[in-house]
Amino acid sequence: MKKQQNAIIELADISKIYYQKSQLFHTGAGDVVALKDINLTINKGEIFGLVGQSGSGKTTAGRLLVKLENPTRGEIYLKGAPVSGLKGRELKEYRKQVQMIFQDPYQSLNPHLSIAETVMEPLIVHGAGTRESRRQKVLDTLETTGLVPATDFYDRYPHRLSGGQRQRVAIARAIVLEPEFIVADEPSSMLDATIAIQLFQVLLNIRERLGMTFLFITHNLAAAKYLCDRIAVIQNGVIVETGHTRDVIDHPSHPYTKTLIASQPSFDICPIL
Ligand SMILES: Nc1ncnc2c1ncn2[C@@H]1O[C@H](COP(=O)(O)OP(=O)(O)OP(=O)(O)O)[C@@H](O)[C@H]1O
Repeated sequence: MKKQQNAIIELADISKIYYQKSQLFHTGAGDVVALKDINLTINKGEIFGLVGQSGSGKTTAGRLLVKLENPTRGEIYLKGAPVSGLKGRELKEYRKQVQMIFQDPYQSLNPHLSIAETVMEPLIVHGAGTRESRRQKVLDTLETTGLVPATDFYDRYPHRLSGGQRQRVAIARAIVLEPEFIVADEPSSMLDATIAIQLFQVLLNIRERLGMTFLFITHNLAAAKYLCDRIAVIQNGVIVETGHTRDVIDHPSHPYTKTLIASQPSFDICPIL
């Protein structure tokens, strides 16, 4: 496969099968093909949307990208380098470069860690900075995510924050190491529309200021329309359509994309619901 110059992440012929392990003799019954022959290239500075209904394989793609799981077939490349065989220090470096923001900010934050501890933890794990510089880095990162004044949030615990504020903390934790690439898995699905738009502004601001690249996973085409430069539409683990967001939404070519658009009745009335 020819590597594209501007590519940060490439998925080449990626398949993921969840095998049904409980059978004595493996018959294939019950196996789930979560992703089938996925090919995607995400370029530097892009916000790329992966859009599909529940169970279509979106989260599986995200989990493969951050190496929470391995593909059954195919290869993932970070800036042209294959990631399947990474171990030890190289794997640690990959984990520094590729971060994930999860759907549920109530579950993704450890309730026993303060906001400062939550955001500082990746810096400590990766041995970045000194004690004093880490404190300043955490404060700066909280500010970048709009948690201002940052000193007001520094020593608080997650239970004293709203859902939107928690998700900002999760974003701060994901960006504090200045990764190349972030997987944002339905980060706004637990938030109401106004808060979701504020969160999208934070992501756009991070892209603008820090040049980071995002995979934005969503079932919501309107959210993708607001945020994404390009999207891929996924159905039952297969990508059925890819293109610039406006082109795909205004001129969908695949019946599934048309169904997705039709199934969101408020699509034209409210840009985000
Ligand atoms: N650990 C697992 N073991 C077996 N099957 C799994 C596992 N994880 C996911 N699946 C299956 O793989 C398919 C894709 O799931 P995935 O979570 O990636 O979809 P999704 O598009 O993210 O859905 P949602 O929007 O509901 O999170 C589904 O059929 C799901 O049941």
